[in-house]
Amino acid sequence: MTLTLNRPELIRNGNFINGQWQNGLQNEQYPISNPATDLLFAQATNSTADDAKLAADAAYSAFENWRHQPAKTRSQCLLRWHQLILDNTEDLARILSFEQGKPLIEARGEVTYGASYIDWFASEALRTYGDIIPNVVQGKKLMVVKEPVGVVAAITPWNFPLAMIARKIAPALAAGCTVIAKPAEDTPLTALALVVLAEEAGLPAGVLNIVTSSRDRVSDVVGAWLTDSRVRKITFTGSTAVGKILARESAATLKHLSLELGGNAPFIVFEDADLDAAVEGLVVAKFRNGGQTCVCPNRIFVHDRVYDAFAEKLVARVSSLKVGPWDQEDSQIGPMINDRAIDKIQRHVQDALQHGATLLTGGTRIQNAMATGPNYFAPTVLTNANQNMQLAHDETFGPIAPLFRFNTEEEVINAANDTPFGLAGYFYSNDIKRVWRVSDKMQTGIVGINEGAIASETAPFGGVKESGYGREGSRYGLDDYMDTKYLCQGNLD
Ligand SMILES: NC(=O)c1ccc[n+]([C@@H]2O[C@H](COP(=O)([O-])OP(=O)(O)OC[C@H]3O[C@@H](n4cnc5c(N)ncnc54)[C@H](O)[C@@H]3O)[C@@H](O)[C@H]2O)c1
Ligand SMILES: O=C[C@H](O)CS(=O)(=O)O
Repeated sequence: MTLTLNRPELIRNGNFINGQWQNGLQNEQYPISNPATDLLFAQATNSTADDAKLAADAAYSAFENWRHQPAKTRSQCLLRWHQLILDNTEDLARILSFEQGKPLIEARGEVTYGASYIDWFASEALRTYGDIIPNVVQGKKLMVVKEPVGVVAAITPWNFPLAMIARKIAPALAAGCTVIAKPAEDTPLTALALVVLAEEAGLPAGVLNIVTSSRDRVSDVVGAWLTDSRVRKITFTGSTAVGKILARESAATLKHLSLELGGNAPFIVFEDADLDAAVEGLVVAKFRNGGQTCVCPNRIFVHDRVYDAFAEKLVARVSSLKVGPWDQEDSQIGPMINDRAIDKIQRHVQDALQHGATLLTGGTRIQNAMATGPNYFAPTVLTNANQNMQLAHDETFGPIAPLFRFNTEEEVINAANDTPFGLAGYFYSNDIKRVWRVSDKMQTGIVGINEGAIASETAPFGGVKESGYGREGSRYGLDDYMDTKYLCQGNLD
């Protein structure tokens, strides 16, 4: 299993600060391993707080010039970057798959999806309109202008190493902010390759900066930004636990916060649902990225009347999913990101079985001619799931589909909402009155109605409750990176 690229120079192991690729000040590196084999295949810079400060210095110095560029200039930079990403899709997808594990076909899709945010915000950059307020007082003119918040620190997860960072950098640059980014320690190479292309797109020095670090250095690196008053916003995608740390530690300098956090998505199949459509929608939502997705269904509620028929259809479909390495064109589920992740999945399955679940398919790690490493887990369907199980309350983040049984709409809505999280929720029903009732009552930021594929750059992505706040994408996405300034001009008579 080797990583061959048309452009090997896309693989970088330095930081990019103030327009320069550079080693960390301590000149230390940390190893990157391939999830399929657990073998080390690359290194990345192990930065320190001093490296983080250098990046903040560069972004702060570049801000005034970047914010005063014509919006068209910022837009054209983003469009050039977008085109370079599309031109290098295959290399970016191979780097992404090699370090994160997802099948190549999914990685290609992620490149296109991430690039769509850059294209979208290249246009939104031209629409940061203000207002002229009709004056109610003689001799005064009241106006509103939108202004970029300033230096933005972007911290991203490993599960979508390109899309998540593109979804943050694009609106920030479009708004006129400058960016300091830290990708997840497991998957830095994809983000670094993106920055190579941003440099080729002609972004001015200091506008986009990226530093990498191992997990044990993260608090130092991000901590330097949290206490730096020049950093005006933190945009974070990751676990709720870390999101709470960032919210607490950025309070001292009252930074803007966008938090895209964990989920515990319900997926409800009502008795009037199209069962074949519901099975397909569940497979798309649940097993994308091997279930390592913040919006993937974590609890599947099936009405008693259709429970057995749905379970039978689902098992037939799940059993046919191909588990294999990233570079096998017919792989549909790759390895989990690391041993910690697969251990958690194993714990959830064991706990469910101990609390009364029945295993219909999967349930264990697998190793075979296709799945040759230690981090592959069989796509799994469990029935008789109940609220006493860990997987009912914690995000499994793996290819596990536990089926819960219900009888009434009221009962299932209460169960679906019985979680501190509120990112995505899904339901299948052909009863139009029920569609409006359930959409209204579901306590999530995103609702899939007879649909399992909800991602789009044109839609506002984000959660409620402990899944965070702020929205990414859509015409609302720029708001998170802009301040509203009110101008009042008097003595005009
Ligand atoms: N809402 C969304 O859009 C979304 C998208 C993807 C993933 N997620 C969530 O992310 C989680 C999985 O991703 P993960 O394991 O990378 O999450 P994580 O929270 O462990 O890490 C995310 C990022 O935060 C950094 N980090 C870790 N500890 C930190 C600390 N103490 N201070 C500052 N930064 C720190 C990591 O280095 C990484 O870059 C899941 O809960 C998933 O639901 C949410
Ligand atoms: O894991 C979380 C991602 O935001 C999922 S999506 O690709 O945006 O749907």
